[in-house]
Amino acid sequence: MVADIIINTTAKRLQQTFSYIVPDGMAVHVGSRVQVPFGRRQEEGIVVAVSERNAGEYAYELKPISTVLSAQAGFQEEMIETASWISRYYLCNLADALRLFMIEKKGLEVRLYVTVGTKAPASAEDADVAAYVQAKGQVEKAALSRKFGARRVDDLLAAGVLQVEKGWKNKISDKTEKWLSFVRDDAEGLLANRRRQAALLAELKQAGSAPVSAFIGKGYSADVIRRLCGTGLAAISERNVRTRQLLPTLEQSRPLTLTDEQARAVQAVRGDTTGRTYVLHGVTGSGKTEVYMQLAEDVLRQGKQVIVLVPEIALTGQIVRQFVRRFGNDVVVMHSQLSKGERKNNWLRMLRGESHICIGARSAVFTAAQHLGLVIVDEAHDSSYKQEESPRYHAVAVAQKRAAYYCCPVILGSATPSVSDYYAALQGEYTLLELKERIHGRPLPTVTIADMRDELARGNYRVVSDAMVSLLEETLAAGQQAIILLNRRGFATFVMCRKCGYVVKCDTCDVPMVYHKQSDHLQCHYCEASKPIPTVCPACGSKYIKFFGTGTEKVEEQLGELFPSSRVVRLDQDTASRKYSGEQILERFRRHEYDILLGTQMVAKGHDFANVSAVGILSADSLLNLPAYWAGERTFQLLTQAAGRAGRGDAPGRVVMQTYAPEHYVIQCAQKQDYHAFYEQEIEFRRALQYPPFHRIIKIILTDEEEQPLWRRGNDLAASLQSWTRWEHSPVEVIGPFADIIKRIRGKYRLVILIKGKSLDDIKDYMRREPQCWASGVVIDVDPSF
Ligand SMILES: Nc1ncnc2c1ncn2[C@@H]1O[C@H](COP(=O)(O)OP(=O)(O)OP(=O)(O)O)[C@@H](O)[C@H]1O
Ligand SMILES: [Zn+2]
Ligand SMILES: [Zn+2]
Repeated sequence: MVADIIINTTAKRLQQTFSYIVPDGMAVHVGSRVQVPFGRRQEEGIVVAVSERNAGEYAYELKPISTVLSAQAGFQEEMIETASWISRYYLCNLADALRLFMIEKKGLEVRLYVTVGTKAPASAEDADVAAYVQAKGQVEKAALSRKFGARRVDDLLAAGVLQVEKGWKNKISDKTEKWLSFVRDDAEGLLANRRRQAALLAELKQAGSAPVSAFIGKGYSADVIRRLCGTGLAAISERNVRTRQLLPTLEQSRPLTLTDEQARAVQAVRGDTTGRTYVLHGVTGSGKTEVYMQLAEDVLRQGKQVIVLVPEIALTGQIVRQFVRRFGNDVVVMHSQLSKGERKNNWLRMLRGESHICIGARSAVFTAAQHLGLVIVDEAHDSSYKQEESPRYHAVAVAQKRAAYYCCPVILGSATPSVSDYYAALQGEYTLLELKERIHGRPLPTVTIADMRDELARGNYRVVSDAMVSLLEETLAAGQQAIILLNRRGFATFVMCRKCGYVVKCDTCDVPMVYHKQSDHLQCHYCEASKPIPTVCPACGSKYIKFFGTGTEKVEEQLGELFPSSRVVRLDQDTASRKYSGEQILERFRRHEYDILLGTQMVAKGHDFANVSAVGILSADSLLNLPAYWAGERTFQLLTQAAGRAGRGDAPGRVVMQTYAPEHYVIQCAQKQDYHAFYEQEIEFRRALQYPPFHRIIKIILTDEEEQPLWRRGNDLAASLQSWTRWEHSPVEVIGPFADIIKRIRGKYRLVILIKGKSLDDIKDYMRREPQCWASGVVIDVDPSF
């Protein structure tokens, strides 16, 4: 037998498959992780194909696989297929794509091993070390240095008393543990005078089998256990390590009686075996979670598994709690706070089918489920589903690929579906399901627009409009809570000299630095570098340094002045990482320890606080003015999501939206929370300008510390792509290179080349072969979220 393997490395030149002989009796299958000789080294490989071919059929001599590193690797054919698709579609290495599925990315590590050398030790102490090594045969150099001191070991190596050799350590060997099992009763009276062994056998009979460690823990000695096994009444075997349930037990919830709309949605998806994608468009508070859970329940009954994806910041939110309450031990939650062991534990539970629902942020799409029956993507429009480092995959696209293999449905739930998803649904490519009503017929909040130009004309220079002040006054007086959204953290968003116009920028990024009052420093929001505030202008020496713009810190201060008796809490990247975690802040707000929750978009998404009746949006157009085709879509989503936090309990919700562009269709549609009206306008704009979903985009980013060579590289690459399109008469457009919106980040200049077209498959094939695309300092982003 011959196995084709991919070397598990990021080295770009090793991306093809290599063939190896499978030695007789070695259990190797597709997905096994193996150790193979490679040149003069050993490397880790992943088996991607096994065939009955003979080594003799090859034109060159094949080497045999050295060992199997892990048989539990959990790779299935489907995963290899999905990974190859990822590497083709997103133009990344196959090994990188395969690694997405791995819980332990690197299986083989180079270690240094020490053995005794040819020279005799010179002192008694040296002889001790040599004897120690001799007794063990070989010792890892790091371990020996810990025991005897690095200096000693190095000296002995230099003297030839010891010698060192490179070796390879398996990091992913399948961990096993010893189990004790009951075999038969003591009918012959073998244990007549052996009380401890008899007691152990009695206990073992009850349990059937249990880890040896459990009995040691109960006070049975290793000797007693060994003797009992010697009688043949019990036996020891090696088993794979057990997994644990890591979740707290919460009070169990029962399925609710569905509303007609919910029931229709469930009915439409139930029993789908075509691998279709459904867009579940449900207004905020319409009960999408209950639809997800009842569909999941069906799938569990068939013994299949479910992936539930949630945006990164919703991981601690209630959707996760609701699933845990409904399905208990059948759920594993993958979040970033888990230790490596805990991640492995949860991964194994899904692999072995001990749990059936895997909830997590985007990377949970790579769970080792074996029998996928459903994929749910909550808030499917959220930008966190796109990975912003290589491999730059979109979790929804990956979910669809996996679901297609298992012929199971994918549900994209959202109150504001992405324009592309909604378009696909209207085209019949996906199926559209709508929940138009809030649960219990609760009304959507009423939204008032505050035109900030009028405020200024009236002499209100505060960040907060009069309309918002009244709304907050009434809300607080009624004992209710409010959420206020401002998409910028810090105090002042830039610092400028009033005399010459100099703006303080980050030394290594081409962006203004933001003033943070609490730390009394300027901070760069791209690289987190900080600087003291200049007392005189670095450019002209004047003293007229002024702070401009508004961040969350400043609003916190103004709210404190306006409502001195109210309790305000701020949630943004600064506070979420300090004092309490973001989760704690939200939990305390839920318990009404605060009246006003103020923050960046972290406050806008997914929360279900019954006592929140007011929402204030301070700068509805902050995203709208970005020079990007998605600016309108992101703004509409954020505004609708934020507004949707109001009035989820008994009190009706009210929202004030502050803007300088009240006539803009995005603001108008967000005011009415009219997704359809927004979609109609947005899709026409996309069609007219040939943006997604009509055209696809690949963004190539080139970076370099020096500007001149960067432009040269950019021009060369663009020319190469352009000559391909001319040669092929391809309608694909190559635009650029041009300087990125932010010219420089972390000391590196940035150029962008855009590729636009209806189908980009052919140009991708070309890019795969074009070495300039694979040079260092080149990033390829397919379907960029910008
Ligand atoms: N059939 C039902 N009967 C009674 N209550 C329900 C029903 N379905 C959902 N609910 C309740 O309605 C509330 C809103 O539901 P949920 O949070 O799922 O809304 P959503 O559609 O996800 O909203 P958002 O998009 O704003 O997150 C929840 O408190 C939920 O328990
Ligand atoms: Zn100046
Ligand atoms: Zn910076």
